Amino acid sequence: MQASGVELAGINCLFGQTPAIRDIDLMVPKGEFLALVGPSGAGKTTLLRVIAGLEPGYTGRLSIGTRDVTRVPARERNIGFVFQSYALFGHMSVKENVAFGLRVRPWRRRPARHVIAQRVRELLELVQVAHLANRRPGQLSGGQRQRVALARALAIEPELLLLDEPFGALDPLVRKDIRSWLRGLHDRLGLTSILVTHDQGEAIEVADRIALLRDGALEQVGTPEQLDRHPVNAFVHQFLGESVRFEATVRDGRAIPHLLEASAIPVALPDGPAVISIRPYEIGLRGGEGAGTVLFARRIGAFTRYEIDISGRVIEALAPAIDVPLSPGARCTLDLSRAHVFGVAA
Ligand SMILES: Nc1ncnc2c1ncn2[C@@H]1O[C@H](COP(=O)(O)OP(=O)(O)OP(=O)(O)O)[C@@H](O)[C@H]1O
Repeated sequence: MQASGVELAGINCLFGQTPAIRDIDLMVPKGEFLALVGPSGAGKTTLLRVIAGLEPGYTGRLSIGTRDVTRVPARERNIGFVFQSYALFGHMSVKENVAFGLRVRPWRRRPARHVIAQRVRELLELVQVAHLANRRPGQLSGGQRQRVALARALAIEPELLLLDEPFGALDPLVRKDIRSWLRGLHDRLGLTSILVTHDQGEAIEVADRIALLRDGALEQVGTPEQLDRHPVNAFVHQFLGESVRFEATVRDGRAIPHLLEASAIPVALPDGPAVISIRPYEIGLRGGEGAGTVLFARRIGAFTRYEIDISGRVIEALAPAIDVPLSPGARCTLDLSRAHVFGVAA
């Protein structure tokens, strides 16, 4: 495969008067596996369609490898796609489906029949469905259908692979299997891939970098670790995993949580309103006196899951299991020193 990187510069896309994509600058280097995540309606599918050439009304500049493809029509961009809703052709066999992209090429670029047949055989081997070559899509499981869709996308030897929720319809176990297999295939073939997913866990597990979209704009792009450790705002932190949020005020370099008896957190932020965001497993619990009351405690493996009532609010904490856990009714204080604190522009 001849993988290429992709570069988006100043991409905007309007639907009527409404911007669906706003000022996107993004560089996906050759060989990278990028996950595009964000809430429903954030613009993930639209951005993928812009890259694919299926959304003609965009502005900005788009390059694949060294080629400026801004004005190049979809079928000449040499991109492979797998969409959840991009159904296989039901009246064709598996092998005819995979051959399709090559058969419809203009005759000068169309490989000979025996070359197509050979490539289809190799691809079906690669995606491990060679034994199903003569079946119709209706006779396959969901996972098998997605493998065939992937073989069909790869048949044209794409420079870039775009995947829009390809595993959405699969049950969680099959989904986990097929995504790690896909990641292996990406590495073996040296592809450049962009995957749209609703599932942050999937993005964290499979991608080299994550691009988080919100309201059509990029909030942050980075490795899963960068986004987890250095989120630029509370939205990024909260999107990437379970979190508990507290309103706070910063005064003299200390964030003081509202309505909560927890010690202040040293911060390098100007005075003003702030948000504290913390993962349940980062909340420290100290038994004894305090404003918190344990409502519920259950040991799950190496952790104990607590529900704590504090100032009338119930929060969840996940603490390493100790021999004598805090029991329901026990008083406690919270230690939020491992939290992220973000300033809120007044
Ligand atoms: N053809 C269209 N005409 C008008 N508005 C559209 C069209 N397609 C999408 N939109 C709007 O553009 C915005 C982005 O939609 P898009 O489908 O890209 O979001 P998404 O992040 O993929 O969402 P989801 O996760 O729900 O699939 C949404 O507000 C949507 O309503």
